[in-house]
Order: sequence, then structure tokens, then C-alpha cells
Amino acid sequence: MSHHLPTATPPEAPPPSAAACALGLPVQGVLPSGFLDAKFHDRRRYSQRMWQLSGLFATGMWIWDYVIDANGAQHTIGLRLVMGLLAFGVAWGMAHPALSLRHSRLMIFAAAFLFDVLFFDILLRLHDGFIYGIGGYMYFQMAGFLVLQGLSFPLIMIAHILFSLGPHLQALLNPQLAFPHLLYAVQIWPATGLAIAAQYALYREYVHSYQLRQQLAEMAMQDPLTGAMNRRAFRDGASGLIASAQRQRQGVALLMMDADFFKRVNDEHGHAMGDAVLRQLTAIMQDVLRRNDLFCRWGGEEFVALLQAMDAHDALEVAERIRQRVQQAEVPLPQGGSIRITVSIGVAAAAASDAELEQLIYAADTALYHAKYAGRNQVTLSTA
Ligand SMILES: Nc1nc2c(ncn2[C@@H]2O[C@H](COP(=O)(O)OP(=O)(O)OP(=O)(O)O)[C@@H](O)[C@H]2O)c(=O)[nH]1
Repeated sequence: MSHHLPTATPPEAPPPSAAACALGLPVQGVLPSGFLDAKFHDRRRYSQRMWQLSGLFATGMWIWDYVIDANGAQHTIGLRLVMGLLAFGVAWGMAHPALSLRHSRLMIFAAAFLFDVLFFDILLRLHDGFIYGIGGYMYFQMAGFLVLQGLSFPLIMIAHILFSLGPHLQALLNPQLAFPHLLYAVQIWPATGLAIAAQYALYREYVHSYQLRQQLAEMAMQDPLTGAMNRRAFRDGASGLIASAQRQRQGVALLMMDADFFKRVNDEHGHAMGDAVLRQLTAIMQDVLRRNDLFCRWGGEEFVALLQAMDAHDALEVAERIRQRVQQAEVPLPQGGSIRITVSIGVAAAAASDAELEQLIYAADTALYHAKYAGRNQVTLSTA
């Protein structure tokens, strides 16, 4: 019985993520779930430095309080110290391994808000503090740029709006306060709008560079013809698979698979047909292998698979299934008709304690050589 080979599927697009949904913005493509963590990680250093500077600034500005109202300033020094400690605490907490990235982001958001409230409280204690202090709210918008950089854009936007509306709200809670709403609004609201617009521009720029980096990372790991892993990605993944097998005291097996007389396909039907055969060989092999097996195009017409939890007997069975599926399959020719192809497979298996990648590759390669020498279209187990 013969059947057509399955078609190699292109790599799947990442599924829509919670982060992308949370962002809810018209970005091109869908952002993977690691996006926010990557953003936080990349911007953490800026943010940390800015928190430290804010701590120094907030404490040092006590001199300013003193200039405005020497008597009132005596009642602000404690609050200023709290602001400084808060800022340094956040800078320290952001780098602490015990705090998840998500919790770090929430901590920053909450601390920024608290910072704002404390500042307002200081102004309350100074004579005409609000008139002098309005400019200080400009500072929140500016500092917010770097302090908040690692957060999602909606959270950044909300923080800027809260910085802006906070004093209005606090003034409403203190009706005896003569807060200059209008004076404040004409100075601070435009600054808020500008800060949000600039944050959006920065955010878009980050999304763009992030997507480019993702594409580059994928290209560096993938064989462009077949969409399978390339040798570099395979080597990266192999150490993890072997370590996991060793933890679980399971065996591993390596299959080295090579198309037979592949040069003839190119010579007789053209290079494009050769490419199509390689894509379809990939599809068959991926179809037979399990999802957590590691599979790559080793180079040319050669493929390698690393299988966990396999003894020699099971590995031979898998290899034999691949050999038969390839032999039975027909590859359609564009002008009609079809061709068939076969593969030779070398198999090496090792117990968890002895599993070593280079040794497995060498043993499977030697077994493959024997399979070719013995006439091709067969599976040979390494005796090494
Ligand atoms: N179409 C195509 N051909 C490739 C590609 N990479 C390598 N090849 C060809 O694969 C062929 C491999 O030929 P050989 O190494 O002589 O092996 P073979 O003809 O399969 O013979 P045996 O392995 O001994 O059975 C060469 O003609 C290469 O040009 C590719 O990406 N696309």
C-alpha cells in the first residue's frame, strides 16, 4: 500500500497570550506571553537607577521645603525620609530573586502611587505648599518615564493619569484646602498628555525591537528549508533532554537518518524536487516521532532525533516505523507521476547514567555507515 507523504507544516504562530490581551493595543502580530517579562527585564536597570535617584531627590528636597516654610519643614522631614526609604526599597526589591517579575511590577505601580500621596502630604504641611509644590508634580511625570518603564503600557498610562489626578482627588477629600485646581490643571495636564504620548512611542518602539529579536532568535534556531530545528538548536536542547532523562533514570536513544541516493533525485528531477523531498521526509519523521522528542535537520539530507525513555528495542521500533513510512510514501512530481525514496538509519541507545551526546552521535553515525554499506534502506543498531 502506498500513500502520499504528509506535508511539512510551517512552524505554528504563538497562540494569543494573556499579556497580549492585557495590552489590548493595535500591535502587529500577537505578542507571546513572555513579552511583559522581557520588557521588565530589559528596562529594569534604568528603572532601578531612577528609583534610587528619586529616593535621593525626594529626601534632598527637604531643603526646598525649608526655603518655602522653615517652620513647616520641621514636620516634613520624617515623610521625606519615608519617601527616600520607599524608593530605595523598591530599587532593592526589583532585583530580589524572591520576588516574581509580576509582583515586582505591581510593587512598582503601588510604590509610585504611594510616593505621590506622600508628596501631597508634605505639601499639606507647608504654608502655601500647593502653590510652590505644583511644579513637583511635573517631576512625577518625568520620573515616571523611567521608573515605570518595565510595566505594561496600560499600567504606565494609568499611573501617569493617577499622578495627574491624585492631587485633585486628595483636595476633594480635604474640602478646607484651598487647592488651585485650575492653576494645577493648566500646568500638569498638558505634561501628563505629553508623557503618555511619549510613553506610547517608546512602547511601540520596544514592541518593534522585541518582535525583531524574536524573529532573529527563531531564524537562528530553525532550518529555513524544512522548518525543523537546526543543529545548533538541537545541541542546545539535547543537554536538557539528557539531563531530564538522567533525573528520571530513563534511557535515551539517538537516530541518525540519511536519505538514500539523494543525489540522484537532484540529478534526475532537479534541485527543487530534492527540496520538496527533504520537506516531506521531515514531515514523515515528525509524524512518527513524539512531541517531546528532539528532531533536527543535521545537514544536507541527514536528520537526527534524540528520544527520551527509550531502550535499544523501542528505538529500533521507532526507526523501523520511519523507514517503512518513507519507503511506502510517494512524492508527487509536478509534471505527474511520483517518485519513491528510502532512508538508512543508524541507532544508538544508552542508559541514563552513560548518556553522552557526542558518544551517541558517533555511535549512531557508525551504525548508519554500516546500514549504507549493507545495502541501504535499513536500520542498524550500534554495537558500541
Ligand atoms: N535539493 C537539495 N539537495 C541537497 C541539499 N543539501 C544537500 N543536498 C544534496 O544531497 C546530495 C547528497 O549526496 P551524497 O552525499 O552523495 O549522498 P546520497 O546521494 O544520498 O548517497 P548515499 O547517502 O550514499 O545513499 C548532494 O547531491 C547534495 O547536493 C538541499 O538542501 N537541497
